[in-house]
Amino acid sequence: MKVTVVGAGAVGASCAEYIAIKNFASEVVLLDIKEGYAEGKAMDLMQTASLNGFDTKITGSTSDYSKTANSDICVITSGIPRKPGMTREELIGINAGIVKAVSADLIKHSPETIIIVVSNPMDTMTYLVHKTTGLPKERIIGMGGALDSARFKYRLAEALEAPISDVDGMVIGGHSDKGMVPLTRLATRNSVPVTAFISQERLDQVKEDTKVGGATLTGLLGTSAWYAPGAAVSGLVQAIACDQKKIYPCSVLLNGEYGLSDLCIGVPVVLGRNGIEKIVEIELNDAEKAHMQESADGVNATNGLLEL
Ligand SMILES: NC(=O)c1ccc[n+]([C@@H]2O[C@H](COP(=O)([O-])OP(=O)(O)OC[C@H]3O[C@@H](n4cnc5c(N)ncnc54)[C@H](O)[C@@H]3O)[C@@H](O)[C@H]2O)c1
Ligand SMILES: O=C(O)C[C@H](O)C(=O)O
Repeated sequence: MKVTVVGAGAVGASCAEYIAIKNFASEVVLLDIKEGYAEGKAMDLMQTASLNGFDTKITGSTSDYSKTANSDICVITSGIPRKPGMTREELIGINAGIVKAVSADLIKHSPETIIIVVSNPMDTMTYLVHKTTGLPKERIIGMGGALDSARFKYRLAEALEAPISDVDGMVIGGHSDKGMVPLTRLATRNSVPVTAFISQERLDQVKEDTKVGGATLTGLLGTSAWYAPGAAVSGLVQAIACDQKKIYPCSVLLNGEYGLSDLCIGVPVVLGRNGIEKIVEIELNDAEKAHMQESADGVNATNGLLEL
């Protein structure tokens, strides 16, 4: 199993590290445009192999896509991150050009690959990859919901004063400060609805904290987060590589599912060796449907800024 990660910055390196530590891939190629940077990150990570007990071979490349040839999975993290006070949508001007060029170079050398898009604004970047590569829709996956759901569970556990392993919950919708739809109605603590333990008011606070999870970290760090994003990507990569058939909310091209079409937005999917193996349709209530439609309107507005 060969995995390429484009962008050896904060998220790309974190993602490569988690993939290696989980020890399921034979090879990870890190590629970056900055001379020597990916090679340096790869060497540093390889020097953790004997300490962390993995056999995955990590190599680096400066813009040489021949090194990525025949990758089973390619992850795109190249592009600029936001700074405090910015929205993800403001990154479109620079990141659209980068994502378009990178995805074209990737599929030239790995025409059968599955692409995972991470660069922001992620839902729109995922749509852009659909529009410009023509890859089958099962093989283009945007990562956002896995991360947002992990943050939701973190906030739920905090509110419930419960261990995170006892908590389950999912965030669907767009990966944006306003567009996320944390499904509080379906969240559980060891199968018991969380509403049995906390007030609606506290749950609403959990929902709001989840939606601004990325912005909160950007305010604290001065740039956006990388540990949980890297771990979330590694989860998706593992689900595909190991044919786990796990359900993750991912940004995928919809064709009528959830009453939406011609956009990529977060919905639960089954991930396996073929990429997106099934889109899971949950029965939403009226409020959730309205929130999902608002979220889709936001994603469509950003998609409208693309020069296709
Ligand atoms: N979808 C998500 O959940 C999620 C989570 C975190 C970050 N992100 C996004 O991921 C992106 C990367 O964030 P980061 O913190 O790693 O940024 P970073 O600046 O640390 O790393 C980005 C890297 O991309 C490289 N790069 C730029 N143009 C390139 C090109 N054409 N080819 C190859 N490499 C190129 C840069 O040299 C840099 O090393 C940002 O757009 C950020 O908003 C998304
Ligand atoms: O918040 C950001 O801009 C980065 C990423 O989308 C995140 O949610 O951490």
